Amino acid sequence: MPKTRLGAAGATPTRLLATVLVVALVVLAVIGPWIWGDQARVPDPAHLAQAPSGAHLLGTDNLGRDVLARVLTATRRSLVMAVGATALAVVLGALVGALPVVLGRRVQRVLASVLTTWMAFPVLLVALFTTILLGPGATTAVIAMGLTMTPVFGRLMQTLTAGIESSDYLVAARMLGISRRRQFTRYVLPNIAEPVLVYITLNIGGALLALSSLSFLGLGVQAPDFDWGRMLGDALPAVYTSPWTTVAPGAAIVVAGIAFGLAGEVLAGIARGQDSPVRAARTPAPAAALGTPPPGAGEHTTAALLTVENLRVEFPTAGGWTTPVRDVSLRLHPGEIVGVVGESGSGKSVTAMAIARLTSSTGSVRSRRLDFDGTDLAALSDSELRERIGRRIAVVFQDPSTFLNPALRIGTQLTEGLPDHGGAPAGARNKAVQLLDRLRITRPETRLGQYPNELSGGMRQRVLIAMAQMAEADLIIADEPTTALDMTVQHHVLRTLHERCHEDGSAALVVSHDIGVLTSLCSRIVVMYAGRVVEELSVDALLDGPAHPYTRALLASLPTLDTEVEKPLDTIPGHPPHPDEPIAGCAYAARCTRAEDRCRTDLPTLTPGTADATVACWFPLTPRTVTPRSAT
Ligand SMILES: Nc1ncnc2c1ncn2[C@@H]1O[C@H](COP(=O)(O)OP(=O)(O)OP(=O)(O)O)[C@@H](O)[C@H]1O
Repeated sequence: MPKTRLGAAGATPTRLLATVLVVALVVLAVIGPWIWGDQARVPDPAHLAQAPSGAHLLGTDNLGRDVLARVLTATRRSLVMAVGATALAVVLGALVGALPVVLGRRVQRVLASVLTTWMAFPVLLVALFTTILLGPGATTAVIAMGLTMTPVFGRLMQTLTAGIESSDYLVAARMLGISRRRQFTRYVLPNIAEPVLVYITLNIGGALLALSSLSFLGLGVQAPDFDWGRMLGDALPAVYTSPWTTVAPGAAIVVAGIAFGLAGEVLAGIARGQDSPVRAARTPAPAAALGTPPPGAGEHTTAALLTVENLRVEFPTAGGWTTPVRDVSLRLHPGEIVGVVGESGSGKSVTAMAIARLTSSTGSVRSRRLDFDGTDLAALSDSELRERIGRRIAVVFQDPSTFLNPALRIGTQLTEGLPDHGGAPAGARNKAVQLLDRLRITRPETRLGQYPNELSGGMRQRVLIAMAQMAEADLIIADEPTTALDMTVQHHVLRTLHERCHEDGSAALVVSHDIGVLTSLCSRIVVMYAGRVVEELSVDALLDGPAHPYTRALLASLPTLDTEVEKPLDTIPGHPPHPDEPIAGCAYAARCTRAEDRCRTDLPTLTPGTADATVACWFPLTPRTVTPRSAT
């Protein structure tokens, strides 16, 4: 496990006390019956109901048995029952609360209703009903308590898993075709373990108290067996004549309750601060017009690996729907690297994630066509996507920290989901080491044994790139893959990606706000503004001078070798419009120096410009030589 808050906390008096008490109880539970078992069980007619003395520190009961020996001996049964009931509740709670996250929305809805109904039953009623059904006894009491506590654990785990359901690492695990069992055991459970552990500890104390109550009422442990509750119940008739027989088991229950309560509080205090964002439920998307097919649609259809036509993405907002991506069309052929560029908020990431079918569940994605190697991605269910496309599309996310599973070592994550993977075979590990080395990660062997939190942001980003390459995907979708890297490392990473596509014929769609990075890596560039493609052109055409004033302004804002260091760089005045802003004509018109009346009223559509460019502009520029900064 990575170093967690639980493991990182220092010692405090409360923590020390909780530890001492819990350890003492556990030790007593282990050794108690061995040492004092006989003394606790065998009646001694010669010493009936004796008051505390040197021979019997807490006196004897009405059968002459040493009360202290009985209390110490009963520690094991009392604790085992409390732990057993809690364990049962945790297992059942995980099945109804946490497992559904890997089973799909329908199962989640059904089990959420089961949990809600379960919670509606009064605790005592469940316990009594179970006892009546199964008859009194220790096992019955444990089952009754386990069932009673289950919905509480279930609800907790449901809330916690809701927070990781949309996590990039779980989404990516699904994409990689990792089995549901592995998703559950390696991605879900380790990431909810910490708060659940805190809750378990707190609840053991509560379970102990409740089980003692059942035994006290005669519904739990039956004579001649005994736990603290049973001892209390047996001693009750003699409470006035032999009060010491009730004090000792009562005190034991209180001390054990305090010990686990304290331990839980200490753990909770250490873990406090962890949040568990709850994900909003999917809402139906409105119908949306998809626009007209892009220019050139229908050409190269057989050769293209990816064909996107008229992609439109919408998200619900408080006031209706926002549409950050409209009418986006693009095409990628095997071995080709296409860059998507635009200012922040232009819809690049939303486009990339929609193509990878990774849009958040609230979003609505529509397209005239979303075709990957002859398969209509939009028509596939999640399980079909996993089975049929699975590892053929790899995604490198913008934020590496959310993509990597914090509970798994880097080596495991790099080799996870590889075909026939059974715990990182040597070949896969060697390949992982080579890739990390190639991506300039120092001590790659050591890195495989580390957790994501032990790596720098730039290293994590390169691990993601290595993961995409390990998968040997046909299409790599990379969202700002080099933002966290310095120029030298960026150069190597881009070159590795370039070589990979060149050697293996895989295609890559690379999102970046840095047009300089893209010109050094890609053969074609798609320029986005306010959710639409405003120009698509080859890098050669870009270097000859783009036709759209926005693309030209992006280029002008880059420093070149001729840039005078004293002079501030050109910037584009104004801001891009918000996706919800109603715009009649060209969205860039408000910032464009060439805009005329028509630009403000009529929306320009993409039309072929030069041989290898299409542009959406009423007054396109003519080519001229432009020298952008090169990243290589
Ligand atoms: N889940 C969502 N719900 C609502 N709006 C969203 C959602 N995801 C993205 N958006 C909006 O979509 C727009 C485009 O976002 P996107 O992340 O694609 O921009 P970007 O071009 O990749 O920007 P950057 O370079 O800053 O990453 C933004 O206005 C953003 O607020």
